[in-house]
Amino acid sequence: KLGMAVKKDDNFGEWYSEVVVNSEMIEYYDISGCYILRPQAISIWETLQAFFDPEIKKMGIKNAYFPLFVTENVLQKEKDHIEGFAPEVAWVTKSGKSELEVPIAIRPTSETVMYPYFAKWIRGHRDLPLKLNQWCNVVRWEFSNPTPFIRSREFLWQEGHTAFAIKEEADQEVLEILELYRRVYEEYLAIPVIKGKKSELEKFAGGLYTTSVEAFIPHTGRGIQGATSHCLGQNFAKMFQINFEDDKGGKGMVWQNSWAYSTRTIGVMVMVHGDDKGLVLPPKVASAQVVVIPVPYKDADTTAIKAACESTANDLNAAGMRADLDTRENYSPGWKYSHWEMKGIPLRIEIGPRDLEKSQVRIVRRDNGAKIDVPMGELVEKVQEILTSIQENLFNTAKEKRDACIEVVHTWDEFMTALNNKKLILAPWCDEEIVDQVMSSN
Ligand SMILES: O=C1CCCN[C@@H]1CCCn1cnc2cc(F)c(F)cc2c1=O
Ligand SMILES: [Mg+2]
Repeated sequence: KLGMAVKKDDNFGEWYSEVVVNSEMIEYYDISGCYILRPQAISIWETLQAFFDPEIKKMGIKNAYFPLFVTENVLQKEKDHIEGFAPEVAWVTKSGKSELEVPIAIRPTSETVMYPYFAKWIRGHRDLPLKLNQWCNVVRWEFSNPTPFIRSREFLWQEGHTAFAIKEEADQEVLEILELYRRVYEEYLAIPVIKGKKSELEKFAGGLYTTSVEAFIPHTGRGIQGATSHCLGQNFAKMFQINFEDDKGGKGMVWQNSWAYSTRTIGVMVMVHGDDKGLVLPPKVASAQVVVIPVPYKDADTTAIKAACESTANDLNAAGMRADLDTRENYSPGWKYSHWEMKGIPLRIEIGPRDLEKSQVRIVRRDNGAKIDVPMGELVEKVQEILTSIQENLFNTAKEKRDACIEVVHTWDEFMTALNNKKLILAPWCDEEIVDQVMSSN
């Protein structure tokens, strides 16, 4: 099947579902809200991990792995704010034919799994700071419209959980992690994000304050949380008795942070950069950055063309780029152009008889469709330049589109008009409770 049935401007939801499937990133599964992540999706996830994991290790954070399961009574320890989440918790109640005495929850997040052991491991100030992270899946039995990558019942994420002796150290780490999340989006996924602190009502109820990086989808006019970094204060230390003997022999409670980004990052990338030909991959996260395609003619020297294609791909791979070769006989060049455009490959190289004569190649950019003829001798540095230019162009284009949606408002009417016009709104923030007009008038 070639080409997209739905246009991005006509039906965004259907367009999105089609792109993630046609680009071979997602396969739908027979349980609602669950999706198969195919190699192109996992390749992006691994590229982001290959950036983020070493960065947190430089900050002294170590990876651990905690169990998937948590008992009911431990999960209930967060009772004050968990009741809002209770419907999302998935439970194991049977093994084989026999009921379990006590139902066991599948982790929706790992505070209650980890923090009893933080309490056990942290005794004195020399045990601090304790900084752990885990790369894992979590399950939240979401009910509102499931969307691949964006809202699924199981997803992959990293969750960092850290404990400090003093608040200042926690505050500093919250922002260091938030900057890493900005880099994941802006330097790898070519997506502009806005850093900020959530309001008291928006923040994670179990924490002290929440920061996040927010992306914006111009087509829907909606913001979307890209990643989040919370300071938990001493709330969980109180709940789980995570105390330590400070260097003056007194007892203190630890200050904690928790922070996460998930496979939602990939969905935001599809939404921001995708077009009516399908996926558009930023070169930095594309498993294949280039695809080389022979353009044979009936009487041309197909062997020579194929050889030129192979050596072109080899030269690019030898120079550290990721080049694929599509020499399949049973597909036409035209079919291949559409296929690789659908898969979002940033750059395609066509080599036909005319190119061979002139010992040049034809380069076609996925982001803006530009066609560039390049002498074979200059190929490697030219392709590197163009890939860099595609990465920058995707970011700059997304930033211009987002900034064009920003509207400054000063009244509620202006606010509602802007919201209905798919704007990203910059408004004064008084942060006062709105007392219900009816209540206050009678
Ligand atoms: O957002 C993060 C970063 C990584 C560690 N966790 C924090 C807070 C997660 C907030 N949250 C989010 N969703 C939840 C869903 C549930 F079913 C549930 F039982 C609990 C939660 C829940 O606590
Ligand atoms: Mg939720």
